[in-house]
Amino acid sequence: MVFVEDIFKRRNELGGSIEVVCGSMFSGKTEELIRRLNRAKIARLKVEIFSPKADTRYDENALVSHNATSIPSTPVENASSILLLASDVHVIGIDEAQFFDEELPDVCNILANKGIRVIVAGLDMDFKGRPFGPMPAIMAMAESVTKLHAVCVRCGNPALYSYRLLPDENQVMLGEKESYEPRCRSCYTNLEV
Ligand SMILES: Nc1ncnc2c1ncn2[C@@H]1O[C@H](COP(=O)(O)OP(=O)(O)O)[C@@H](O)[C@H]1O
Ligand SMILES: Cc1cn([C@H]2C[C@H](O)[C@@H](COP(=O)(O)O)O2)c(=O)[nH]c1=O
Ligand SMILES: [Zn+2]
Repeated sequence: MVFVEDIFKRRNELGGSIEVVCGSMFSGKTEELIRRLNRAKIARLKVEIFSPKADTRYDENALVSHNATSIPSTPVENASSILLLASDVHVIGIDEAQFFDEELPDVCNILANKGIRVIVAGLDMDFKGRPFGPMPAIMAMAESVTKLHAVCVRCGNPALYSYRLLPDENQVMLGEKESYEPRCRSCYTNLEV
């Protein structure tokens, strides 16, 4: 006789994958990641969520969206820590992936090859429109890439850029609405503030 419990336990044998959710700031990446992870929990899958320790804007132990939806998460120092901490899981969520080191694509591949569904959310571009951190490499390796858009604060069209309002040239500068605004191509390239 086949027990449902046994089928649930063997679900990693059915194959892993990498899914990417990318886009500008405020495009809904964290909300979408939380939605997918909550659905996995409803399906009684074991879920682990990781975020870079560097990003402690709201809560060190939770992902929190700009709309205040949240889910518990574990902050980690670097990508390889995820391999050490992810044991006996079906699904792994990783937020703010742009801040991780160059090991993250390999880590995602190793996990997916073990049968784990890996869902990665992050900024595809920095404030200058340059590919951000390990995101392009993970997107190249992924089974699925979902690019989300915010609403351009200038004109209301779909926004793909995160325009920085402050004169800081460092690639990494944590911040919210006081420091960044999502803009469409036209409003981003017509740089009058
Ligand atoms: N300009 C904007 N465009 C779209 N959503 C916005 C904007 N400003 C604020 N928001 C809010 O941000 C939420 C998305 O937040 P979040 O999932 O944290 O985005 P991300 O992780 O991509 O930065 C939206 O549901 C909306 O409530
Ligand atoms: C564009 C850009 C953003 N950041 C920072 C700003 C925020 O702290 C995060 C992005 O958070 P979100 O969940 O996507 O809203 O990244 C940065 O450091 N450098 C940049 O160029
Ligand atoms: Zn615009």
